[in-house]
Amino acid sequence: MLALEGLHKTFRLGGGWERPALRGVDLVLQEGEFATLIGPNGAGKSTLLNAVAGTFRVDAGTVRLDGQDVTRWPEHRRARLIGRVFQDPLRGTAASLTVEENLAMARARGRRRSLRLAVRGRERRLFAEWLEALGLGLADRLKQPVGLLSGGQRQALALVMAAVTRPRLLLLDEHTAALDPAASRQVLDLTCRLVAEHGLTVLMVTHNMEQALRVGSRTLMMQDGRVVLDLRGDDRRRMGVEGLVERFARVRGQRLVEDRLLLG
Ligand SMILES: Nc1ncnc2c1ncn2[C@@H]1O[C@H](COP(=O)(O)OP(=O)(O)OP(=O)(O)O)[C@@H](O)[C@H]1O
Repeated sequence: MLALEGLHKTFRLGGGWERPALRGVDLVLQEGEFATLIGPNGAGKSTLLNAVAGTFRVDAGTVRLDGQDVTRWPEHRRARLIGRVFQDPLRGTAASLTVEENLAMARARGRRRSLRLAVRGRERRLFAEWLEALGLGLADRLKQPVGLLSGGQRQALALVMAAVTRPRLLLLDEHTAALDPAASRQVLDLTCRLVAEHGLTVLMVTHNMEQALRVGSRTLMMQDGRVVLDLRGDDRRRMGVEGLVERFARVRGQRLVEDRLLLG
């Protein structure tokens, strides 16, 4: 479904400074796989998601989606195949538009038609049904501007908008991290429900070890621009949070030692 081969990306910061962020990432996600991605700060997790989404061109390597080489496709073209939810609830929805207008916008995107925000009766009933099923109190607020919603409600809406277009791949970049614990749990439950209902293929960045092991079917760990751990099946089931924390501390410790060597 998603196949990454030899991805490299170095950010050039001016004054001759360079920051390598991806140093040869190889990764295959099968259709319907739900992988979580952890790693210390600066490991390259968001850069990897950006490379897949086409936010920038990679320096080397290929990105394949459904067997198509999309490496040179611009972001907007890849967006027809890829849904994405960010950490910031403000990024996935348009604050000045109503809940139903946001949903209409998402549906129009999924159908590859021009944007049409006028919502008719049948469509409104369909939206109400979707939101009713979430049980987050959104169904009665179809005509309210999204700017009036709580962060959790807004993130739930962003998730529904990303899922209803039936993307071939869903990228979740710490999408529950900015929410309070109750909202975070609700949005994570909703994520699992939507993923199961639509049979989505998912790559989800998280800093929560428990989530990284218990949510989805595969756990990846990055360090210094590479995937350094890939757990699934029995290995994953046997791995406890403590074991993962220990592996994480080890890669982070190594990073600190390397940084000290560099600074020294
Ligand atoms: N636009 C950019 N310009 C310059 N450097 C960047 C840019 N984006 C990322 N980097 C650098 O690339 C490296 C990887 O960053 P990235 O944001 O992908 O890490 P991350 O694993 O997502 O970290 P975090 O968990 O803190 O979000 C870091 O050294 C970061 O400073």
